[in-house]
Amino acid sequence: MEKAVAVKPQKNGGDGRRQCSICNQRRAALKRPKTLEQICRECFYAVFEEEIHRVIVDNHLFKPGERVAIGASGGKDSTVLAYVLSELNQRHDYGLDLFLLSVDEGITGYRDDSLETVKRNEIQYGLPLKVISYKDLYGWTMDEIVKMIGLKNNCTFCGVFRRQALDRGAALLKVDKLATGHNADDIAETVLLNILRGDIARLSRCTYITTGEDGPIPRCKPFKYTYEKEIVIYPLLNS
Ligand SMILES: Nc1ncnc2c1ncn2[C@@H]1O[C@H](COP(=O)(O)OP(=O)(O)OP(=O)(O)O)[C@@H](O)[C@H]1O
Repeated sequence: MEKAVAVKPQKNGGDGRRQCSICNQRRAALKRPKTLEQICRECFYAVFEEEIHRVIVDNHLFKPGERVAIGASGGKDSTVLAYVLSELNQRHDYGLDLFLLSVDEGITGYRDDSLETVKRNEIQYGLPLKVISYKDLYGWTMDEIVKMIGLKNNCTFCGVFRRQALDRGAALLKVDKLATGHNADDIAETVLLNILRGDIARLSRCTYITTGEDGPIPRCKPFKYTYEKEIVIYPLLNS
């Protein structure tokens, strides 16, 4: 009688790459930073988008029929947020009216470049864009302010102005909510900063997914649980 030979299941197809641990059909394309699973491109997109959908649903971030502005800086986080929100809005029928809202601080060589990205996103994603500038709101660009006060504390001024500008822009768009691209890494950074500063009040507030609910326009962070590395990978895997 012939002896039975146990066939060990193959972890890879001979090219050194493992099978995707989710679908077990395709080759893994990456080791997912959040879970360290080896997964394929298609499963990465599916889990990345599904997790954000779950965050939106479980935290009741939006209500059907709401007008939502996406704070669009032209950077990676808000660009991916604009794309994913518009996809999920269609796929899951959230019934949201989405807008892009950009603040032009008037910083030559920085914001003017990223505003070009936002203008491209307006066309690509079919989302109406509103640009609101420091010059129009306050009569000064950030470049002019820096010429007057120098570089010391200019980031603090700029942060306060931007916050207010986003509120003014959101009011002009008559939106119910403002969504920003703050991600899990940003929140971890803010937690550490507030610990070092001993700012207990901010420390308790800074992890909320929605803030300003008592004010005119609440803000929310759909990427609160999304790792920055995965936001970077998301558009790269597509290219
Ligand atoms: N000029 C701006 N106009 C509109 N929204 C902005 C602007 N700057 C920042 N935001 C909003 O605030 C979020 C956090 O901004 P931050 O300056 O920390 O940039 P970031 O973490 O690099 O994000 P991004 O990659 O989107 O620029 C952004 O994702 C965006 O939603």
